[in-house]
Amino acid sequence: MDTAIRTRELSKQFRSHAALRRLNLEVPCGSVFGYLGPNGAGKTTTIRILAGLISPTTGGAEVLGYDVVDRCEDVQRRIGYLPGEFAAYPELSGAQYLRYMAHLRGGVDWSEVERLAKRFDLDLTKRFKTLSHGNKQKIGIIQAFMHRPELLILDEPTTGLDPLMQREFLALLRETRDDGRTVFLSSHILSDVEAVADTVAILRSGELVVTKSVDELRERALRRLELTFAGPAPIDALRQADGVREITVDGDTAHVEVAGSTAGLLQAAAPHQVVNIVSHEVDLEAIFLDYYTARS
Ligand SMILES: Nc1ncnc2c1ncn2[C@@H]1O[C@H](COP(=O)(O)OP(=O)(O)OP(=O)(O)O)[C@@H](O)[C@H]1O
Repeated sequence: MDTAIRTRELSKQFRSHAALRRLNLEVPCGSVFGYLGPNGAGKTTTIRILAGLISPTTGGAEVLGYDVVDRCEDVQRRIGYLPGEFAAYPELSGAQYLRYMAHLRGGVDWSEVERLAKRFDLDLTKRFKTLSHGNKQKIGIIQAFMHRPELLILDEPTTGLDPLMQREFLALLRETRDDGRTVFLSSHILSDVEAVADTVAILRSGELVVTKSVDELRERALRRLELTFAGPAPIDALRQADGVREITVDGDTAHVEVAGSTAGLLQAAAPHQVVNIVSHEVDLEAIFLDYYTARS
């Protein structure tokens, strides 16, 4: 199987409100797929349909080759799912709750639970209701990962995790992908998605605005360079170079914004005795935000 998730013209209507409109998504196996979008865009609605918890109004979806409506039990057996607002039985300890979930799954290698708890520095003997927000989220993460599912569907998984735990969690996602398994995650934290996703899809008002590989987005992103010359900066030569969008000159230093490759700019600068070049990080976050707010 090459495709872990496929939706076809998937739509969901809540009374008069169209939460999802004719969504066509394809998530390749063995990848991390980041699902982004502003509040109310329809991310959780998509995820709840994929997890077989609510039905589409029209269109359909397949998860691991199973129709999410007709074969929702097969889907639920084979995925790991973390809901956006994870909650467990308040009186149970972490271990009791996870044993109960493991039992429902028909048995789980308990050493995997212990390994994850140790990795996330979680005390499994404490009752759920006494745990902090972040530690409750860790129980949710463990129940999603403990049976080593081939597909993980995670709704805002880093909510409440401190920076160290976030880093650990992103490492777990990379390992999962390197293991040939698939991760579909929604997030508001653009830097997390940038750090871990192979592909991103951006949803706005229930519609897909863009689906692209992170590498492709990075290639198209604007780069900012400062070039310092031995004499006055050759503004005319630089302005004509391929990809140059904006240029300002401050004495012998040119501040240049380039879309895509910087090869044209460097070629234009080379004959003019460049004494220093400073290149700033590609600003992927700005691109994400553009897609969030663009009108069409
Ligand atoms: N059960 C429901 N009944 C009515 N409207 C709903 C229901 N669930 C979601 N909606 C509406 O559908 C739209 C999409 O909601 P959804 O929760 O999928 O967005 P989201 O992208 O996950 O948002 P957030 O980033 O805020 O979590 C919203 O306008 C929401 O109010």
